[in-house]
Amino acid sequence: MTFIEKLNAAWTSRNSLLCVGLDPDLKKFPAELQGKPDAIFEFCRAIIDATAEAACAFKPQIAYFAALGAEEQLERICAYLRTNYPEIPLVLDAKRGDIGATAEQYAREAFERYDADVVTVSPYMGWDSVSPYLEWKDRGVIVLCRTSNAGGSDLQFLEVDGKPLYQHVARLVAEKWNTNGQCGLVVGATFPHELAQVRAIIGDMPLLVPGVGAQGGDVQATVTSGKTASGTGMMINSSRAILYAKPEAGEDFAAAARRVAIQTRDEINRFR
Ligand SMILES: O=C(O)c1cc(=O)[nH]c(=O)n1[C@@H]1O[C@H](COP(=O)(O)O)[C@@H](O)[C@H]1O
Repeated sequence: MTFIEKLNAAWTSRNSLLCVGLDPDLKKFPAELQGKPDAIFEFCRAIIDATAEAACAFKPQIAYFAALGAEEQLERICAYLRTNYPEIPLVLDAKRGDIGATAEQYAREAFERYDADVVTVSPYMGWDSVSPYLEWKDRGVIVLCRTSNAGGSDLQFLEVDGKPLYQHVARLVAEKWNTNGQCGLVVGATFPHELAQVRAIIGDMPLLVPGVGAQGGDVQATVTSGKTASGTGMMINSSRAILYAKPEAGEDFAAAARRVAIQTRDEINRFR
């Protein structure tokens, strides 16, 4: 099964467009996990088990592991997802971007070492920096297009031939790079107008849409701007708002995360 087939099946069978971001920050961990040698794995496993019912995808962000030399815990988390939730796409958020020979190594890291379904990459170095990932025919690549951060405007809003650069990226990926139907784009929920512009350019290509939750993106505007005719087409990511949800009476951290994940999924579904 290809990445796109798996994602389509997950959207339908799970009735969810919510991607749960795994950005494990030790400083925000609950007291019971502090000081444990495999605290990152234990935290992520508890979050995965608690939120899987509400998720169409999981997205570990590699920096939170690599900064601490905790790649082995990321390997275990990816293996845990593969074994226990094989139907849920695993998005490795690494935002890679380098020349071809180096990109081949990054592709092996994403698809062999971590066995991810799809990896995030930057388009800045062009076609030959992205094509090595596309050799992995059953996997996918999600290309940064209009990112959720304010500073993304520095380059992505530059006018080139009368159109903002992010629209050129959308067109390039949809019309030239997506030869095997393996590509998607990142567009931030904080830019719903641009989300609608991108959707008009790319047809049904999938979007990773971070920026709801902690970054304040509007769920209604996001869904109405970015959905396809079938009411899917997006993995709408939320990380901190779910991972570090404040427990209510009787809840532990995982139960709080589950409650917020279900609320977020349901809010998204209201506007599909
Ligand atoms: O590629 C991404 O996932 C990404 C792209 C983007 O434009 N903005 C963005 O926030 N992200 C990632 O999405 C997650 C957002 O986390 P929260 O703001 O906590 O929901 C982080 O892992 C970011 O690195």
